[in-house]
Amino acid sequence: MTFSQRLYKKLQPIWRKNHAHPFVQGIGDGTLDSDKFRFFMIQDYLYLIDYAKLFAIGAVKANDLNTMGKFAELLDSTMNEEMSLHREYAKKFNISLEELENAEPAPTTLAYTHYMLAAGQSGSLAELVAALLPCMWSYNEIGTELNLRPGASEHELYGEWISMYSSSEFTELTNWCIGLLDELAEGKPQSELDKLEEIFLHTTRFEYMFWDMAYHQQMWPTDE
Ligand SMILES: Cc1ncc(CO)c(N)n1
Repeated sequence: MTFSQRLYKKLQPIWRKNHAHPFVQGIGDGTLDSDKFRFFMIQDYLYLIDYAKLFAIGAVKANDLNTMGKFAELLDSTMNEEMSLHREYAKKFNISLEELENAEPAPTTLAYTHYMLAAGQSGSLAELVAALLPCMWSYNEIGTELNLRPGASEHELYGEWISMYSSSEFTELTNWCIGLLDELAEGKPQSELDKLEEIFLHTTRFEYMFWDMAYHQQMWPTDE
């Protein structure tokens, strides 16, 4: 079994909770409250600004031109394809681009992005990939699973979201990242593999927290 498969298998209980979350299920059956989705899109846009930076850091840390080029492609596709989905949704919700970009991050968004950026900036390339992989992988899996539901990808509001994350392009980029993690993990000492596993676990948990944050539209608990 590959390193990534081992992590994936071990963390299945959390991954299944992500799929079962009422937010995800609500996208799938089309019943999600559009206010919750609106909140999610704004927070996810802020998330993606920092997530894209991880790909830029990946390009800096890459050891060969092929890997560097792939990170450039990931940066481009995040900023110009995935984030343009969010910009289209913002239009539907009457949110201006300025409002979108300058929105206030929720505590979970802030914690998640800062954790990933810290792991990506201070760690090895393998650590960076371990931090960003659960995000791509779980969205691709969720999109693909929801796309199997008859009519889900034609839903007036949520259809495009499902089509984006189940697309062959997103799947191909995800698979490339999975392969890269396995390549980088090869021959690493157990202590380094444990570190990779820990990072992968943390961002997997953050994925759940992000769904939950959006479902409850959770900002700071102090209201000021
Ligand atoms: C929180 C989160 N995780 C993963 C993705 C997929 O890129 C996303 N857009 N947002």
